[in-house]
Formats: sequence, structure tokens, C-alpha cells
Amino acid sequence: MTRGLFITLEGIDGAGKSSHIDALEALFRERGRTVTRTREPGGTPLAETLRTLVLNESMDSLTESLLVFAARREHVLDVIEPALARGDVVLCDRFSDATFAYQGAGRGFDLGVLSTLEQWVQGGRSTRPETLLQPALTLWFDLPPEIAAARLAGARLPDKFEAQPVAFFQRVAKGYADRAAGAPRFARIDANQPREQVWQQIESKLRERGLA
Ligand SMILES: Nc1ncnc2c1ncn2[C@@H]1O[C@H](COP(=O)(O)OP(=O)(O)O)[C@@H](O)[C@H]1O
Ligand SMILES: Cc1cn([C@H]2C[C@H](O)[C@@H](COP(=O)(O)OP(=O)(O)O)O2)c(=O)[nH]c1=O
Repeated sequence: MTRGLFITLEGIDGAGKSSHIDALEALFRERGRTVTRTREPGGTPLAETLRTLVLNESMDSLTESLLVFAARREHVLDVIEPALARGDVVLCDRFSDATFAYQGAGRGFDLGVLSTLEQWVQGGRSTRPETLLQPALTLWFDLPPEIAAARLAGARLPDKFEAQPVAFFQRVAKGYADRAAGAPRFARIDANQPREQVWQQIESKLRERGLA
């Protein structure tokens, strides 16, 4: 059986990821694909418990990094790898790029330690970089932090991260830009557009890459 397709959605809080994931799922289902839709931190009962802690408790940045990678380990083993082995399209709302952006760039935590954890969690037993589990495509919703903050104001009760000042999200946004630079799996979506145009960009990125 052919291995599935791993797609992640990334961007700062309020960038518009959740607003497009239903349509993305519908698009693949219309093409006859089985879709596993999931999110991080989360995706398994234990990982969802860890998510509640990470999103609600204040903690040291190493603790936070270990918890998101612990949740990811469970998620990769129990959900993502089995779904890819079945041939599913896996649509995941955030993955390890979020850790590099939020814990790395946002909190200032050591990127080398994050890379080591990434290798442990996504690399199986091998230490070769090419064996790292990474998405085939990362839809990166790029939106200026001031605009994301304005969109979120009044839209929902802020969690621990959403309550951070704009300066934090400027660092996170830079973290995403750094991670995207030179990584062809990233497809930048200009999220500072009306919804319809954001969706058109998503469709055209999928077409360009022969994925839909
Ligand atoms: N293109 C858009 N233009 C204006 N508002 C938008 C757009 N896309 C989403 N929104 C609104 O912005 C807020 C954040 O969007 P959401 O999809 O929840 O972001 P995320 O999942 O990335 O945090 C929501 O209130 C949503 O309705
Ligand atoms: C996956 C991940 C998420 N996060 C943060 C980013 C988000 O603020 C939060 C949860 O993401 P998200 O699911 O986008 O939140 P919401 O349900 O409110 O749309 O967790 C990290 O800090 N590190 C990570 O590794």
C-alpha cells in the first residue's frame, strides 16, 4: 500500500488555520481519500491531557518543550504513523514547527536542544536526518501579529499563549519565517486576505505540488 500524505497547518494564533481545515478535509474526501484529522499538542487521550497542562499552566520553557514533545511522541506512534501506513491523508493542526516557533523563537529556548528532542521523537532509532518524520507539506499561514491580535480580540477567551503580548508573536512569526527559509515543504499562504482568497491560495499550492 502507498504511504499516506502528511500535511500540517502552521502559523501564529489567529492566523486562520482552523477556518480552513474543514474545507481542506472535504477537498481530500471528495477525491476519495481517507482523512485523519488531528492536532497538536493532542491527538491521543494522554497527549490531550498534556495539552491541557501546556495551554493552562505557567511553567519553565524546558518543561514546556518536554511536554509538547512527550505529547508528540504518543501522537506520532499511536495516530500519525499508523494513519500514514494505511495510506490516509493526515491533516494536522500544528506539529514540531510550532515548537521551534513558540518554545524556540517565542520563549528563547535552545534550538539545538529542540533539534535533539525532534530527532528522538520523530527519528525512530536512526540518527540520520533523512529518517526524521516531517510533513510532506506545511501550509504556513503568514499574518502580521497586530492583525492576528485584532482578529482574536473578542473572538474567544485567550489561552496562555493567546494572552501573550504582540512582541511574543513577533518573535514566533520570525521563528516560522526562519524555519521556512530553505525548507521546500513550506508553502507560504498570505493570510492577510479575505477568506475566499486565502482558500484559493491553498488550492493553488496543492495543485502546484500535484497533491490535489
Ligand atoms: N481571512 C480572514 N479574514 C478575516 N478574519 C478571519 C479570516 N480568517 C479567519 N478569520 C477570523 O479570525 C479569527 C482567528 O481565525 P482562526 O481560524 O481561529 O485562527 P487560528 O486557528 O489560526 O488560530 C476567527 O475569529 C476567524 O473567524
Ligand atoms: C504544537 C505546539 C503548540 N503550541 C501552542 C501554540 C498555540 O498557542 C497552542 C495551541 O494551538 P492551537 O490548537 O492553534 O490553539 P487553538 O485551539 O486555540 O486554535 O499551543 C506550542 O507552544 N508548542 C507546540 O509545539
